[in-house]
Amino acid sequence: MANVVRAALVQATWTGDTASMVAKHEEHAREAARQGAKIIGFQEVFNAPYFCQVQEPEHYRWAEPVPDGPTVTRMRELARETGMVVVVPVFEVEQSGFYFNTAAVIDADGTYLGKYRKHHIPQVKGFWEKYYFKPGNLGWPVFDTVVGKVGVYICYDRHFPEGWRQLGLNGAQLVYNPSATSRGLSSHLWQLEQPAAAVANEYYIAAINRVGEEEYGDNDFYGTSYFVDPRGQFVGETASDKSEELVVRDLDFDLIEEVRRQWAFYRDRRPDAYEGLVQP
Ligand SMILES: NC(=O)NCCC(=O)O
Repeated sequence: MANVVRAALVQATWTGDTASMVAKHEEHAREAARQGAKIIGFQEVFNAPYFCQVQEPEHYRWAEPVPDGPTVTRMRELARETGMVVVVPVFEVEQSGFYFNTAAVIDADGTYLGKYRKHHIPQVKGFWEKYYFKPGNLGWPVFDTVVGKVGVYICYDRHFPEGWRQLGLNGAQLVYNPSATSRGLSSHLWQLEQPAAAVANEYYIAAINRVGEEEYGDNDFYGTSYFVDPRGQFVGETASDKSEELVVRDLDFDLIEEVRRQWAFYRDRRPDAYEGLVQP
């Protein structure tokens, strides 16, 4: 029997406050569950604006503990209610002065499985993330969910092949890539990088971008979220570049094994020859 996972993602416009932002993601999740989805993921810091367009101390207010803060607690209830795995990207405060760009992964019965913290932190115009976030320090976890092995790699991380590879080596079948990136900066890369990573690592990727303009800056987030398969092919259409969208797609996990037998990249890689890659 085919091993097909119905998977969902949401690209959303900023509503102006966390309560309504979380509430509308809950509605999208309920709709995804009605459509038969078993896993859903949201965009980078989904419950807040993309505040890194500016560097202002007031924006530390969006941070919360993971997993015991209000959003992840609520998403655990949502997972239980809908019977879906939920990937929840938020601004995490660990303790005073220790802040991370994080995603929690929750299993379909509401169990908190763990979190990934973004490793590569940008500091470029309109993406002033080093002002807020410490680089991730929890390695490359792959979570054993009811639908399969799920990893997370957050936005700017996607430019670095090493993390994609490490997630593959750790067993990932599907990697969620919650993002916030803007028109005029990266639209062309958005069509290239995740498909190339899916091919090189022979797994599925869910690429999720924010959409629309927000109150703290002039980035125009271009959406166009998608799922891409281990052959590098988009699974169905990419989402709109202008408006909010729930995307639900069937992912055939048997294709992962099929591709790995055809293109034996894990057999043929040469870690013994890559010493230079890990020199600082
Ligand atoms: N959110 C984020 O890391 N954006 C950086 C810009 C990019 O990588 O496209």
